[in-house]
Amino acid sequence: MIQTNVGAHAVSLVEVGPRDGLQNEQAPISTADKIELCKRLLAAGVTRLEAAAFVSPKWVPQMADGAHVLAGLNGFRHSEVSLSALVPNVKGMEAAIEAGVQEVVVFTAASEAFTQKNINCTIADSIERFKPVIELARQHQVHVRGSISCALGCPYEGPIPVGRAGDVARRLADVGVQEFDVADTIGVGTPGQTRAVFEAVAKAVPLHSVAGHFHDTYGQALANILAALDVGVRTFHSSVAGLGGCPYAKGATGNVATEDVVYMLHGMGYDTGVDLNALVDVGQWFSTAVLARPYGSRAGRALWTRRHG
Ligand SMILES: CC(C)(COP(=O)([O-])OP(=O)([O-])OC[C@H]1O[C@@H](n2cnc3c(N)ncnc32)[C@H](O)[C@@H]1OP(=O)([O-])[O-])[C@@H](O)C(=O)NCCC(=O)NCCSC(=O)C[C@@](C)(O)CC(=O)[O-]
Repeated sequence: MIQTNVGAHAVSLVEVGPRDGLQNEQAPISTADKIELCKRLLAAGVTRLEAAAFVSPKWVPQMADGAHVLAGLNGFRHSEVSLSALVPNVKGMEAAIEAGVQEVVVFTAASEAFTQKNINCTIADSIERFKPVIELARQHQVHVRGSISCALGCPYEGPIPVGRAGDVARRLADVGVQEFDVADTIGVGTPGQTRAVFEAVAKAVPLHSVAGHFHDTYGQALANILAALDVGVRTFHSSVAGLGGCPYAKGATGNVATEDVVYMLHGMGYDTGVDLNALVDVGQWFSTAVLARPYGSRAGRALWTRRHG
């Protein structure tokens, strides 16, 4: 059972680097490197890890090896760890069950245009499609999250009405979704708007089941997390080293870096269970040794430099 109702001074982090962080990488990343990334994140104290996506390999080729990535983590599973994967339909759900995940993420959006580009159907059709997925999840005791993309703005439709994400959350709750990932896919949101959107979502579904998923395209992600924290949200998604981008949202940069989020939260007295120094080692290693690019977390770079000069 996934604990979504954490204490007032604890924040639950869902590390999405191995999935959201890597799905948009153009050069293939080896399965061995993906597995090693996941293992190191788990060793750094990550307990909720989005490790794969069981989507069409024609749509997102980088995620085609999800079953192998999850198989590679078999020795690293224990009762504290919850591995998750994105599933758009029954085919993906069957693969996720076979791979032994504890959580799945069905995904739609607060924007019709984005839903069409991302999963080739309307919002209403996507929710219909989720019904048999959720039934399978129930039979296999798999926790179901529902991701709502473009809650704060859409690359195709522009501004999104404040109440839209709450409406979609309510419709997802009606079909059995248990946790609601409210996503700023293109990182355009600002704190006042974030507050309004999360307050609206909290009127539609229980606040303890709401998570914030912020991309940092406009440098607003930490401020938006703070605004959502203030509303009472206690679950956030982030990506080690700020990896990522969405294949169906051109120009969107990565998720907020986990290191930056942990640095802020620990500084505010929140407990995340993550060892920040160990996480910095993971971010530095993956950025430079695997992707051969500068390390993208600001807090991570500062801490690394302080330790290593
Ligand atoms: C939903 C579909 C499949 C519809 O795609 P479609 O083309 O409409 O569906 P289809 O049922 O006609 O299937 C087309 C082909 O895909 C295969 N297929 C069908 N389903 C699967 C599956 N599960 N696993 C593997 N293969 C699958 C199916 O078998 C068929 O193969 P063919 O007969 O042509 O050889 C497609 O649009 C898709 O896979 N989309 C995924 C797009 C995606 O992964 N986007 C990124 C993730 S969302 C995101 O990043 C946002 C998020 C969550 O992070 C939050 C945020 O920041 O906003």
